[in-house]
Amino acid sequence: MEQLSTVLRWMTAGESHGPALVALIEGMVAGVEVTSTDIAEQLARRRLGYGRGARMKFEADKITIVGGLRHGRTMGGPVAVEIGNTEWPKWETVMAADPVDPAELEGSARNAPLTRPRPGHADYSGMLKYGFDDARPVLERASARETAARVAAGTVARNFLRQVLGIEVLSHVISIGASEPYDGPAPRHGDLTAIDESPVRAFDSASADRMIAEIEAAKKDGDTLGGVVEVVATDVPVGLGSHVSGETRLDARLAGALMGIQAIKGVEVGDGFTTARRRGSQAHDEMVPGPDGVLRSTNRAGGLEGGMTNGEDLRVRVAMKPISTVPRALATVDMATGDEAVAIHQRSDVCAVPAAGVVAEAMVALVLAQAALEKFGGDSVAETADNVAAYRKRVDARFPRS
Ligand SMILES: Cc1cc2nc3c(=O)[nH]c(=O)nc-3n(C[C@H](O)[C@H](O)[C@H](O)COP(=O)(O)O)c2cc1C
Ligand SMILES: C=C(O[C@@H]1CC(C(=O)O)=C[C@@H](OP(=O)(O)O)[C@H]1O)C(=O)O
Repeated sequence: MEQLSTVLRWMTAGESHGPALVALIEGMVAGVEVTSTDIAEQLARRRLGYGRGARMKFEADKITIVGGLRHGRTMGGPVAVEIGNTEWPKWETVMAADPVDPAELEGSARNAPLTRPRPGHADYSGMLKYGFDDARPVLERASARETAARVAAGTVARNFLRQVLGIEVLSHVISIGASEPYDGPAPRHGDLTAIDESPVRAFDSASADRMIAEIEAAKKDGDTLGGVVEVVATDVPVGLGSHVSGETRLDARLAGALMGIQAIKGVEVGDGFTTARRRGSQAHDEMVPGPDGVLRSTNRAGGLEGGMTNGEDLRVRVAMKPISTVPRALATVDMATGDEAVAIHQRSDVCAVPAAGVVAEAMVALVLAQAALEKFGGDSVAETADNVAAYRKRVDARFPRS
C-alpha cells in the first residue's frame, strides 16, 4: 500500500487462504469514533456487487480489534484489526505456517503445486522473481482478498474525515466492460445509500441495467470483465496537498495509492483524458465571486489544482482490467514441463468492479486523512478540529463581505 508520509501510515499482512488478514494504521489522533460494527459494515459493502464469485457467498470476514480502540474511540496508538478467514480449516495444511510432512500434502488437488500461471495475474513474474516452482505463495499475497484489510484501515480514516472535517467519501461505477459510460452529474453528500442499493453500485438505473446485461453476457461466455469507478469526496477544504514537489502533490499521491489496488490499470483526475482533448477555454473551471468566497460553475479539475484541493468536490476515476482467472481459460506454459497448457482456473469473480469502488474509497480516505493530518496536526480530535476551525476562519477572512 502506498504511503509517502510518516504522519499517518498503514500496512497489511496475510494471505488469501491464510488464517487471517491484519490491518495496521498508525498515527491517527485520539478520539476518533470507530466501532467493530463500522468496520464490519464497510467490509460487507466490499463483498457485494453483481458478478462476484462463489467465494463471497460462503466465506465471512470475522473481525477482531486487536488494539488501538477503547470504548469505541481511538486512543492515539496504532489500530490493529484482524480479519479471520472462516474457510481456514480447509486450508490449514496447504497454508500451514510451520513445516508439514510432504505425505500430508499428497492426494489432494487443493495441495497440488500450481504450475500453470494465469496471464494477467502475478503468478508468472512472482514465480521467477522469488524462485518458486509453485504459484501458490505468489497468488496468495497478490490476491485481492488483501483489500479487506485496506478497507478495515480505511474505515478509521473515513470516520476521522467525517468527524473532524465533515468529508464524505463515496464511489459509483461508471461502466462495466463495454457498457455505455454514465454521463450524468456526479453524486454528492448523502447519495451513497442509494448507490449501495444498486446491485452494480451505479448512480442511475439505466446505467445499472446496461452493466448487468454486460455481466450476464460475459458470464454466459465463460468470460470476465473490468470497468471504471469514480470516487468522490465531498466538503473537502481548500489546500490539502502541496504544489511544492512531485511527492507532495495530492493528485500524485492519490494516483499512487489507487494504482496500488489489484487490477487497477489507470487513474484519471477530474475529467482527465477528456480534458486533454479540450481547448483551454473549455478545460478549466472559471471563478466568479460568490457570497462566501469564490464560486465555480464546473468541476472539470476534480477538485485538484497544483497538487492541492481547491475546495470543490474531489473526483478521481480508476480503470480496472478484467479478472485474469478467465473461466474459458487462457493459453499458458506449464512451468514444470515447459509445455503448452491452459491457465489455472478453479473459480473466480466475473466482475469485481463494484467491490473495487469500495476499496478505492478506502485508499482515497487514507490519503486524504494523511494529507489532513499533515496540514492540521494535533493529537486528539478536539485539537485537530480546533486547528481546522482556525484555518477555515483564516481562509474565510480572505473574502471581505460588504
Ligand atoms: C475486489 C477485487 C477482486 C478481485 N477478484 C479476482 C478474482 O476473483 N480472480 C482474479 O484472477 N483476479 C481478481 N482480482 C484481480 C487480481 O487480484 C489482480 O489482477 C492480480 O493481483 C494481478 O495484479 P495486477 O492486475 O494489478 O497486475 C480482483 C481484484 C479486486 C480489486
Ligand atoms: C477472496 C476475495 O477475493 C478473491 C480475489 C482473487 C484474486 O486473485 O485477486 C481471487 C478470488 O479468490 P479465489 O481464487 O480463492 O476464489 C477472489 O475470491 C475477497 O475479495 O475477499
